[in-house]
Amino acid sequence: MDIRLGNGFDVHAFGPGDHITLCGVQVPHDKGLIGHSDADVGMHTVTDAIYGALARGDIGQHFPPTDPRWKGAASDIFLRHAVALAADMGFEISNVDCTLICEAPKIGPHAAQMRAVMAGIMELGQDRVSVKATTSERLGFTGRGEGIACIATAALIKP
Ligand SMILES: Nc1ccn([C@@H]2O[C@H](COP(=O)(O)O)[C@@H](O)[C@H]2O)c(=O)n1
Ligand SMILES: C[C@@]1(CO)OP(=O)(O)OP(=O)(O)OC[C@H]1O
Repeated sequence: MDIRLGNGFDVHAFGPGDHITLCGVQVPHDKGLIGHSDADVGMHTVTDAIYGALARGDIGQHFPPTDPRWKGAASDIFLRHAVALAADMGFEISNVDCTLICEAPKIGPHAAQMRAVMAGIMELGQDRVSVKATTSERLGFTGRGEGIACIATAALIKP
């Protein structure tokens, strides 16, 4: 059995808006997130963790931020691509775990829906998809409410 681990990290800055999209879920907020795509920092991070496990580059190499095709794109496109690449290479996703880092919005009330959305895209049981959150105790750029950061780990297996 071939077991691979990958990590992901991403940050998006807050800008004007009245909601953000995180892990495929629209969360009401007094700000939006800035990005070339829909700026779904959670889904980007999980996508990068899968690319990392496969040693197949990163999200910007597959979907360049200079390419107008991805302007405003819903980020499930990127995650679906990483999942398909894993399958093409003979890997199954075992589980993913991500942690969103922000003072606000509160992630807890939305975490179950986020897990369900990403589990659906990855065709995994929800017990294999974890979404957690932490503040950074008001320290640093997340602490000042300037943006949201996310870290993720993905485990892939080739039976
Ligand atoms: N944006 C956030 C941040 C935190 N949570 C939840 O609150 C708990 C306590 O956070 P600390 O940073 O003070 O440790 C954390 O474990 C999360 O359950 C959240 O839902 N959304
Ligand atoms: C997702 C892409 C798609 O163009 O755009 P952004 O929304 O800017 O997101 P980021 O995480 O900065 O990285 C890479 C890009 O590939």
